[in-house]
Amino acid sequence: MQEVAQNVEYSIVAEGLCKSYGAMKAIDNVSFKIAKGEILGFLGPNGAGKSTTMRILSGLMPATSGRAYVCGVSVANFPKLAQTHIGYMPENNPLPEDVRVAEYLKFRAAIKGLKGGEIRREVDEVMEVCQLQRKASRKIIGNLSKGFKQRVGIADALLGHPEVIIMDEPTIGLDPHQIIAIRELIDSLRGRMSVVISSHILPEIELVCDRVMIINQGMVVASGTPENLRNEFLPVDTYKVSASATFEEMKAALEPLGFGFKIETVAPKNSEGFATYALKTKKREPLGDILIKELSQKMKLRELYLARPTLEDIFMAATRRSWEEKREGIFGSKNQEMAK
Ligand SMILES: Nc1ncnc2c1ncn2[C@@H]1O[C@H](COP(=O)(O)OP(=O)(O)OP(=O)(O)O)[C@@H](O)[C@H]1O
Repeated sequence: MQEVAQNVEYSIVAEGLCKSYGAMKAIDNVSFKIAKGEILGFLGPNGAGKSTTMRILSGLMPATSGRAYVCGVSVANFPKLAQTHIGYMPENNPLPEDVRVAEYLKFRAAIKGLKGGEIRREVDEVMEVCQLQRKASRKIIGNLSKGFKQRVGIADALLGHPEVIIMDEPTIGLDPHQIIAIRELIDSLRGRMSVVISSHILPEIELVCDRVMIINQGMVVASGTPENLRNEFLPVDTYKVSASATFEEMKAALEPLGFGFKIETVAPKNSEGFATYALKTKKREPLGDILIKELSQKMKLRELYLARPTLEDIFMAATRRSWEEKREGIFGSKNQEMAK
């Protein structure tokens, strides 16, 4: 007799997932765990294997090998039961154009096995969470803006109170206002369920996610909080300074401080006599005050700040490193340990 639930302390456990489409390996030995209540950003360049992984977790497609568990339930062995724990919003979510929002959600609730009064209660609840009440609930889906259509997709995924919700590109094609609205909606789910979001809009991911996992060419290449990943992939602090100094003057002013600064010219002197430099150091301690004190004695300063690497910088560094490691034949051996 097979145990129904294993690894129950995690919302999702993926162990060595592989998927091939014919001869093409879309994902290769992907392993990771998602804690209960965690919001995970799932990043990767086009074709990296994000949708493939999400579809396997959602029970829509079998893995070629490996195991996936949702709330302890094996997706391969008990797909219907696993699906009751997960709400999935696919990329380019296809919605019927000629149905009203509330009617569509009632229909979806019935398909998910909800009954009678439960349907009404749950549909009202998800419409409230996604701000689709009143006028919006009576609108024909085909007449909604893209942002509101995305909300309908999220409301659908929330029906049935799943413990895990997976969203594939929830903000794709939205304008900045709509992106903020969807971010706030995702933020409002914090603590209620585990959330996996794939997105290309990296600042959004950084704002809303507890942890980030980066996949490249079908393999996990990085996993951690944005802060951990900054330390791992870009362990250098960069100060941007705009000053009335030539490169040589800047070099001479920094040398006695002994922090091993490497100087790069960002912009040469402008008509007002100010040049901009990037000062890079491996010293990871706050140096802003010392720099202001010392440099201002030798030159005029217009601006000086610590330029923190963005998630986009981390993403570029992580994917670049995996390409380099692949070229040298050492990539893949690290893949297993990466996302634990
Ligand atoms: N049904 C399929 N048949 C054959 N190849 C496929 C199929 N689905 C995906 N692929 C290929 O598998 C690889 C991974 O695709 P996947 O859609 O999982 O990537 P992704 O990271 O979601 O990309 P994107 O960000 O562009 O959506 C790609 O090379 C893709 O062309």
